[in-house]
Amino acid sequence: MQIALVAHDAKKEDLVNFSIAYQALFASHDLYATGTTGLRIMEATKLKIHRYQSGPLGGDQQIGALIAENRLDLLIFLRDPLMAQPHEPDITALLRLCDVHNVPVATNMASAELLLRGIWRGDLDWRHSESSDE
Ligand SMILES: O=C(CO)COP(=O)(O)O
Repeated sequence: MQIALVAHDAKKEDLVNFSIAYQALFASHDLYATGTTGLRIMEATKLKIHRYQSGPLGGDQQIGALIAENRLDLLIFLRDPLMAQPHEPDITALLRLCDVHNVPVATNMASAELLLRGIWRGDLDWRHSESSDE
């Protein structure tokens, strides 16, 4: 599976801890992240992550491009629900693309955990059977 990890500053520690907890599972998938999120996770784990630009510099749009090209199976995007972001339009666009292309997306830890358990159980294998004809 191709999995993208993104977190706003207030949620980065949560995502780092989450990545530590699920490192064994993440290790068998292809990981992508926005710049600072990816750096923080790589510093705290042994995971290899393809890092894009930082979110405010276009990273959300780069992850969105993966979705538009059917190259992403899951997005974990821990947003800060209490702080406005300068690149809010990019964030909205990224989440919109998940809906356009039916890509599972988690915006909080509880749903991220459910989706990851789903991957572990094979619940998201349907994505691979669908991806071949796009
Ligand atoms: O801003 C972000 C997502 O909207 C995340 O970007 P960074 O991972 O570079 O902090």
